[in-house]
Amino acid sequence: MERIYLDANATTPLAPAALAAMMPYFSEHFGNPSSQHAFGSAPAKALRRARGQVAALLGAAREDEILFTSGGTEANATAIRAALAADPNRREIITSTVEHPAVLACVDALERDEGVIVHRIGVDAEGRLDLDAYRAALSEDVALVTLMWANNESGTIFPIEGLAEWAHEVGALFHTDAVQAAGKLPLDLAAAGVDMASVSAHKIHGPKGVGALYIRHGTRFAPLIWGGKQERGRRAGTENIPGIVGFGAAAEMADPAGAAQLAALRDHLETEITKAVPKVRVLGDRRDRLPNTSLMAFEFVEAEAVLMMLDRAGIAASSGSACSSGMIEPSHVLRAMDVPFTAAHGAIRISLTRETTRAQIDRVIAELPPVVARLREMSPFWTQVVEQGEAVS
Ligand SMILES: Cc1ncc(COP(=O)(O)O)c(C=O)c1O
Ligand code: FES
Repeated sequence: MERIYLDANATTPLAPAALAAMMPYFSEHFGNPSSQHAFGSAPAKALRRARGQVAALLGAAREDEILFTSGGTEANATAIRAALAADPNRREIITSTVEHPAVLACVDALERDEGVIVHRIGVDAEGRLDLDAYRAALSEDVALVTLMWANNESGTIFPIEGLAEWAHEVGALFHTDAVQAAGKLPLDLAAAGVDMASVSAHKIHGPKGVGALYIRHGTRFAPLIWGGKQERGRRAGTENIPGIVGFGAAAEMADPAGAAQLAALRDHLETEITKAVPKVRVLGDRRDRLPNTSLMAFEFVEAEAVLMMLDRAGIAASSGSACSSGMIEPSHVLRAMDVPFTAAHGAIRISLTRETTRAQIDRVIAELPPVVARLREMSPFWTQVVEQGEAVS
């Protein structure tokens, strides 16, 4: 049985060319890029090359605007802490209710331990930011606005350029978690006007444990990790050279324009599933969504059960729920979007990789509807719906 991987927003397979580029830096080019002797020169050169490759993917104006980190999580934490340290007179942060835990847990800690005031802006049913609430929260006390470019669960895209402009009107720094946007949307950070942006290699067919923070030239900055002078004193610690080389290679191979074509496959999936299955809703912004992402909520089934049966059929997807204290709770994103309880519990995220084929999607279209039907037959809620003679469509 061919196993079909449809969980690209969790991680992507390492591109063989990225792996091949990395290999020599585990062996013959093991040197420390900070060393003055001959062993340091190949790794130092590789580091410069990778910085250029990542800068090009992001549309950075200068290569030294790229700071390598251990991943998206560290990039987010670095940006948030740096903004607060840069201007001690500003003690407020604006973010949204649908950010990744890498942002939300970080600002929660700052609120709890350091008295920072956090404004969490809500979203509508399609996951779109409440612009009025955002405008109202902006003031000269705001150190940082941190809003994601694209949501990992719903795929909804925030209008980053306009949001950044408003932040700058009150003198706040603007950071965006672009982990899901990079490689899937054409990014031009120099033009977008953002001050900082986080990206992660493993979401673009690079290795895990490496990412970058884009820091616009001239942005006020303070390091998160102190020590040696690596990364121009902005992030101490000997660089993860093989990882960074793999990240650079993956960045060079990324094809955001090509990723746009995934939308046709994704739309085909949604059209056929909504035809074949009653009581399903497609979530996320219907006009402005990541091309590879589909979040569908099947009413009156448990997402976990659907995923288990799909997995048995060789199809890997993920759900919009997470267990907390023994209960399966809809994710914070689904709750923020106010998805009704019966639908939120049956929300499945299917996220395509650039390797996903039409034949694979057709297999999902064949396998998924009978799985949902079988589970509904066992559901007392579903039986009630059918007995009450509700039009099931
Ligand atoms: C939106 C978003 N931000 C941040 C991260 C974290 O990135 P990393 O796994 O590289 O720490 C992820 C990955 O799950 C993500 O989807
Ligand atoms: S059982 Fe589904 S997230 Fe834990």
